[in-house]
Amino acid sequence: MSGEAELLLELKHRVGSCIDEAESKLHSLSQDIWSCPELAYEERKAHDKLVKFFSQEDGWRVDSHFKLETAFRASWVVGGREQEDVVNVGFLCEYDALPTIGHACGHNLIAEVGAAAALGLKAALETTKGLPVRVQVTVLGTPAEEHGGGKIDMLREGAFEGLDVVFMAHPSKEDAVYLPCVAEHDVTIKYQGKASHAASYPWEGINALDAAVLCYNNMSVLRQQMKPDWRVHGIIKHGGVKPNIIPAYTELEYYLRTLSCKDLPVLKKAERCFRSAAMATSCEVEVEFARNTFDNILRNTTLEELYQRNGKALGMDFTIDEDVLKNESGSTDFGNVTFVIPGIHPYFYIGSKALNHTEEYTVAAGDARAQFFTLRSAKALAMTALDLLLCPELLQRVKQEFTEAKRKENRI
Ligand SMILES: NCCCC[C@H](NC(=O)CCCN)C(=O)O
Repeated sequence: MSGEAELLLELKHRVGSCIDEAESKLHSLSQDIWSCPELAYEERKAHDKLVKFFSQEDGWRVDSHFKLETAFRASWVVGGREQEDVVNVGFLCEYDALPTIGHACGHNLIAEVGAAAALGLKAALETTKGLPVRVQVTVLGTPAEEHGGGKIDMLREGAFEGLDVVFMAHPSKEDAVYLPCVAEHDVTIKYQGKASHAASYPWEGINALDAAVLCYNNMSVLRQQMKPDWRVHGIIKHGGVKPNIIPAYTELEYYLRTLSCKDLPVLKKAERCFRSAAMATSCEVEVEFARNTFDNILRNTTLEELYQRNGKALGMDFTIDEDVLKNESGSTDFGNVTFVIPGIHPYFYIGSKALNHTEEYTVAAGDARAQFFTLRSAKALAMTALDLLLCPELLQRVKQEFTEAKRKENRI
């Protein structure tokens, strides 16, 4: 084994032992977040916990409320000379929950993975003499993945500037380096009608609930004509107030998903469904597309292969089930990040076969059994970062693949 390979192996061991040593405080971090679920942009307690966590660790510079009220940044620099270029490696922490069912997507564990990977990488690097590059480890706390897209706001605000590569990992029912993550456009539809006594003079009213029901049915009919990989799903958020009052106001929220943002026809077709329901019922309609559009994930197979190799060395059993590997896994604002900086978003098993966004998954994300798997994923991420830092050609390859992938998608 060459001296370089030996050093890499030794540092990877250091990552593992540091994360194991920090096991108890990392577990409390995710437990605290799990037991107090907070919605998008309101994750104040989680923000404060994470800021406190990094402030209590040696050497981290911590910026609380970084660009968004509930976002933060923690960074640490090592090696090289001050004037040298820095290789800046980012780990992301998510920590928002879902309404009514808490941490059913396990974002408390995403926060733990990000924190653990950063601690592990720092511990390995600070013991290394003669690093080939100056390195910055950056942790970004990114709010509002489940609603709004905090990473997209943060990209707009320049929070990711200077990063060379970015890592996060998402809890799931299996280990997978990649699951199809699609583009998403969210839209709110508001119908304004006119109230009237529903038994005495219904002809005086304009029924906004009828508009909402027609809208819902129009979308269900549209579904027949959609490409197999499009998804449209919605809810009626307001459906009226009392059976004897003709509903004067109704509101729906729809998520429209396509393989990539380029598949715009679904938006046009959906908009016709919304507007025609208003016309049929004589209601006024407002169609509000969300501020942020979620991108699909731009894959980086160099990063995926490195993560997979490290994961396998740690005992991960990556799924080969084609049904799982081809099935859409939803959307993420990390997709937008991958069009700006090369990154990976692997999935990790948490010791349960429960499905995300179910009450069973909430229980699993808070169960002590998830800890081994969560920390294993953090180790694999930090080890992948080490591969890039100790072998600059690999980082070059990651960046080259990123540029080529963007060109193929016409995003350069
Ligand atoms: N409409 C806001 C975004 C919803 C994102 C949500 N994300 C996840 O479930 C994480 C899955 C990662 N593949 C979704 O509904 O897809």
